[in-house]
Amino acid sequence: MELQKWLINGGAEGLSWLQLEDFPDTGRGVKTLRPLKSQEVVLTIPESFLWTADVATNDPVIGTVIRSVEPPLSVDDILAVFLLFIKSCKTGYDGRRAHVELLPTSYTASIFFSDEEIEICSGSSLYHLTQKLKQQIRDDYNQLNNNLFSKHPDLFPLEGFTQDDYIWALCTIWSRGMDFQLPDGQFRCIAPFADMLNHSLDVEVCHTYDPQLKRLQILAGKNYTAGEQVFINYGLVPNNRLLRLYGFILPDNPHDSYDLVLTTQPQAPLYSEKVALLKSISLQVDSIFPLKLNDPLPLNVLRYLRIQRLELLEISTVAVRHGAKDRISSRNEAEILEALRESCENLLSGFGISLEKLEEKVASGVYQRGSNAWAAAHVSIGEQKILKATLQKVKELLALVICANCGKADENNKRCGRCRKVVYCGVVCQKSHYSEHKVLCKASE
Ligand SMILES: C[S@@+](CC[C@H](N)C(=O)[O-])C[C@H]1O[C@@H](n2cnc3c(N)ncnc32)[C@H](O)[C@@H]1O
Repeated sequence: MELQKWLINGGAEGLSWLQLEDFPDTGRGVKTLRPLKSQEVVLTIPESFLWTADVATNDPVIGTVIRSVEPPLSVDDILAVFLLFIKSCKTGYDGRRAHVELLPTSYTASIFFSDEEIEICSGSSLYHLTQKLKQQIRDDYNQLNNNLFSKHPDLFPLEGFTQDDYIWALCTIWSRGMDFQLPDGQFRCIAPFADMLNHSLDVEVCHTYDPQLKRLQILAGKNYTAGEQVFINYGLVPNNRLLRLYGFILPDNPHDSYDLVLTTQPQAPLYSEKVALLKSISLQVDSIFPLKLNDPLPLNVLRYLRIQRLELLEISTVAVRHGAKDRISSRNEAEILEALRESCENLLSGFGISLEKLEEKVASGVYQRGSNAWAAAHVSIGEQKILKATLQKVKELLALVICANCGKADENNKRCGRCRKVVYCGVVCQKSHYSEHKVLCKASE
């Protein structure tokens, strides 16, 4: 095949024992023709073959105009322009054109879902981000068209550089791009042939880029027998991100998360003191906290909120000085937990289809396995499960702060001596609450 020939002639290694093949669940992937030992080098792609922003901006035909665009193009836009340019070429760039010819012609990222399909996950972060992304893409395309395509129709003729073409290029980059953290910053590339490897959590992360040796390598992420599909690990990606960028999900994805966004308005009382306190514990005023099933309420969420809700008299307390790792006051703690409870309840009630209904539909096969609807359902299920776990945790903590009978948050509230799961402000409240509490209290014995 053209692509393989081009790579081998230029010094790529591994292509004699790797072969493209269609697999049932993952679609096209790479199979090994010989056994591979974990950590051995499977594939080496020299740097000159990679699609990078540098290669695009130094291209003899379009490099100058790409560099001249004001404001400068993002890395993704540079790569998108480069991909579309090579796709539009009828001659030259033989190897890159052979690669483009092997790329998928369509994608299943969530921006392509029909209204009916995306509605299945309404209320989820994926739903909101997908709508936002569609608008962002329209804006970015218009800007690119005004600042580049329409100014150089000889290089970027409209047929080949439409909004649909731009979306195709972006999806190619999102689903095939590899990112590496290098000493001088983030490096993003698409590596021909290495981009044919599918994702599995059963292998270790095994793709590396060496800027000194100028090569990208794939190591075996486990032992393989001849004939097996070779995988790489795209990282700890939750389903909402997998579906938005790659167009697939993993059922029971252990890296599922719900991104809780916390911000504090500059008009808030004691704003600058609070920003400084947040900074002292390495938190930003605009922060995103991934909530996970195995950690539905990370300590940093509580620390952020404790600081956000501080009152003047609390600002120099010992607990604040210790980075708000512990409760600052009963008032503060009750306030943040009540706010969290309300947020979780609001978020959960915003989902169009409840967790229970979706689980029932998935179990009874209403959504065909692998379909967009099935994938959307899994994202919603994952996020709702996490938010429910967060809500449960918040309720448990709140029960240790406010009197189970009258709701008072008081420093002197005492735990129920038997179950230690609720607190009371005094004997009167404890007695009058006993008939309601006794079932829970006895159950925890
Ligand atoms: C880097 S490409 C891998 C090669 C791709 N299958 C192809 O035919 O070009 C990433 C894309 O492969 C598919 N893919 C990768 N891993 C997958 C998996 N575990 N399950 C389902 N699809 C997967 C998704 O469509 C994803 O966007």
